[in-house]
Formats: sequence, C-alpha cells, structure tokens
Amino acid sequence: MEYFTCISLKEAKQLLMNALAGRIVASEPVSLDEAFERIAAEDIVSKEDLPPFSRSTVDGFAVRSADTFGASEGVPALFDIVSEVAMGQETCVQLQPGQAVTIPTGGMLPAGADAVVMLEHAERPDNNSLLVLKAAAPGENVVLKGEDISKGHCILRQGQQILPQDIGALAACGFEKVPVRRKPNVAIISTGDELVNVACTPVNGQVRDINSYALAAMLAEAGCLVRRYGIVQDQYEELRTAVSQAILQSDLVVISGGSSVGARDHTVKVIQELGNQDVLFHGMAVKPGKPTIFGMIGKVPVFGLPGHPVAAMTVCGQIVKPAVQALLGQKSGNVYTIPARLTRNMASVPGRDDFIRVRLVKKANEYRAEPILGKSGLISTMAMADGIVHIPADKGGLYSEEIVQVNLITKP
Ligand SMILES: Nc1nc2c(c(=O)[nH]1)N[C@H]1C(S)=C(S)[C@@H](COP(=O)(O)OP(=O)(O)OC[C@H]3O[C@@H](n4cnc5c(N)ncnc54)[C@H](O)[C@@H]3O)O[C@H]1N2
Ligand code: MOO
Repeated sequence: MEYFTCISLKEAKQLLMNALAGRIVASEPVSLDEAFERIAAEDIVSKEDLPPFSRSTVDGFAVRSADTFGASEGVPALFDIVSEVAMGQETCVQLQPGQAVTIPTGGMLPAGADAVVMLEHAERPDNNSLLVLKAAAPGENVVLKGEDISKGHCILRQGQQILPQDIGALAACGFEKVPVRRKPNVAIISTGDELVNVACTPVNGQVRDINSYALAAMLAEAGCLVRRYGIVQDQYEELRTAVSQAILQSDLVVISGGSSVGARDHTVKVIQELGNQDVLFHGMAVKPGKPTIFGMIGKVPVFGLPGHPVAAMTVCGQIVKPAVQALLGQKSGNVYTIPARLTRNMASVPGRDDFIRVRLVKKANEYRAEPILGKSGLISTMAMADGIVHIPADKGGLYSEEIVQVNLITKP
C-alpha cells in the first residue's frame, strides 16, 4: 500500500520557490567586521577610483618611459633627480624630459611620469643624477588611477554572499557599513516520545536527540539565527502549541520526526490545521527523505523532516537550505564539488533522486569516492562522509569507475 503521493524533487523545489516568491527578509546595515558570509541586500557601487592616484609598485625612480628607450648597462640613460616623493603625501612635481624623482613603493606618481625604474636597474653617480641601465615600458611598475576599481564599478552584487575579498574591496572603497539581509529566524522542533536531551542517559527504548543539533548547525552555517525549541512529545496538542508559538517568532520552522504515516505522526495535521489546509506536499521521490512535508502557515514556511538523522540532514540540504537562500535573496549558495571515480556500482530507481554518502580517498592523481553503505538512521555514516553523490531521477544508478561529482560536506 502506498501512503504518500510522492512528487519529484524538482517539482517539490518548484512548489517551494513559488510559495516563497517575494518573501525576502528585510535588510540591516552591518559594519565590515560583521559582514563576513552575510548576503548583500543591494548592489554596492564604488563612488571613487581605486587607487585615487597613480602609484608606484616598487622602490625606485619615477621617469618618462620614453626617456629610457634604448638604455642598457653599456649605454645608460642619464637623468637629473629633481625631487623626492614622500610616502603618503601628494607630489606637485611636473616631470620634464630627462628628469627623474625618487619614489617609494606605494608613492604617488608625479605628473608627467608614466613608469618607475627599480633601484636595482639604476645607478646614482651623485645625489642629483641617475643612470638608468634598463629601458622601462610605459606603465611599468605603476598602478594607474582607477586601475584596481574604477568609479561606478559594482563591487558587490545584491544577493551575493560576502567573502573576505569582498570585505577588502569594500574597505578599499570606504564603505564602513554594508546593507545585508537580516538573518532569518529559524525554529527547530524535535518530536518523539523516545527522544531525550543530549545530557541525559537514555534508558532502553530511548535515544538522544540528534536532529535538532545537527540541523541547527546546518542552518546556522546557511546564515540563520537558529532557536531549538527542545523536544516535543508525540502528542497532537503539544506539537500544535509548540508550532503555534514558533511561527510567531520565526521566518521558517523545521519539525523533525513525525513526518511519516504512523499513528503518532502529527506534523501534517498540525500544518493543515494552523495553515488552513496549506500543505503543499507530503512525500518526495528521494532517498533518503521520502516522508518530507512542506506547508505554509500564513507567511511562514514549515518543513516536516523525516526522523532518521541522515534523511533529516539530506532533506535539509536539498530543500530547507534553498528555502533559506530564497528568504535571504541569495543568488546562489556555495556548493563545493570535486570530481571523483566511484569505487562500486550504485543501483537506484528511475524516477527517484538518490543521495549517497561517500568517503574520498586520494589515489595517484585522482580522488576515489567510496560509498558508505548504511541505513538512514545511522548518523555515523554521515559523520564518516566527505561528501554526497547525487543520482538524478533520470538515471537507474551509477557504474563503478564512473567519474561523479561529489558535493563536499567537509570544508575544502
Ligand atoms: N510504514 C511506513 N513506515 C515508514 C515509512 C514509510 O514510508 N512507511 N518511511 C520510513 C522512512 S523513509 C523514514 S525516514 C521514517 C520517518 O519517520 P518519521 O519522520 O515519522 O520519524 P519518526 O517515526 O519520529 O522517527 C523515525 C526514526 O528516527 C528517529 N529519530 C526521530 N527524531 C530523531 C532525533 N531528533 N534524533 C535522533 N533520532 C531521531 C526515531 O527514533 C526513529 O528511529 O519513517 C519510516 N517509516
Ligand atoms: O527517509 Mo527514510 O528511510 O528514506 O530515511
């Protein structure tokens, strides 16, 4: 007997995106110290040229490059040293033919100069004159005004995740603060009469709550402010009360466990009742993770994730994280993949998306992906894995020795 009307992962993602369209969270300004990994709420355009003046990249002598043409150790070009550029100060010299000025690395290029001769390519017969031993090309050893970032250049795109190099560019252009998306508030509710808190020693029949911790970590990494609502017993009223409270305080709610079709699985009924029948799907053709629920309670997306820990984490990666990205207006999440050679055949069922855990082993010049076999209730199979290989719905499996893309779940 089939209890679920399973829809494809593709269809599930589409329903999810339709339901979340236009629900991007508000923005807030943060300082550069707080901007790492946040999502830009606006395009940020430079209001100035960087560098704001042409500058030297070496210690040496600013010259007109044309004056050095043909210079060599045998036939050096002779210059008058007319001034000295001081670091951090404007230079008002206008270089004339045959003139040079001393300049430090980073110093402002004087008007008329278009190249810098390195100290080691010149000799100073006396304080006021210079012999250049090597020709300098126009622009040599110089960063031109605006060469790094020009005025009007977009340094950060709306929806882009802010990384250290972006923070550097923002600092360079004088942005002390940057508008980012507020972190979505996410509630995680664990359900199950058998669950006890991590600090407890479970008696027979009980297990510790794994999912609320693992999911909290995944969603914090995705940019959320996560609140764990603790363990709720498999009782309709208790779950209803917890969810009613969670939706008032959250942008997204995750309920772990109770998503299947057993007598104690109340999640669907709670979403239906609080959300005016708005359950958009119950059942996805994926493995692990088939008994997944998604519905809206008012404006709040609510997910019912399967209780088996690997299934809960897989579904979190496949549909909850994309939902968070939609709330953040994030253009694309960082997915690090690595090609690897599969070490054994992996059968699947056409029409179903499978996600297999793999361990990566470096051998010769390539990585080999060793599938970790084990039921979706075994958290160790996830903890041992370096990545996940996706078998798409249009394939009946993967062959041993086939090159596959591994989505890394460890940091590269
Ligand atoms: N007759 C059927 N039974 C089941 C089906 C099915 O299609 N027909 N699907 C199976 C699949 S697939 C999964 S996955 C599970 C999902 O069940 P639920 O979402 O209802 O979850 P529970 O029954 O509450 O728990 C299942 C399993 O996971 C353990 N669990 C639950 N929460 C946690 C937690 N926070 N930390 C650690 N472990 C947790 C729980 O103790 C159970 O062992 O249903 C299958 N059954
Ligand atoms: O979702 Mo389940 O068994 O596929 O873990």
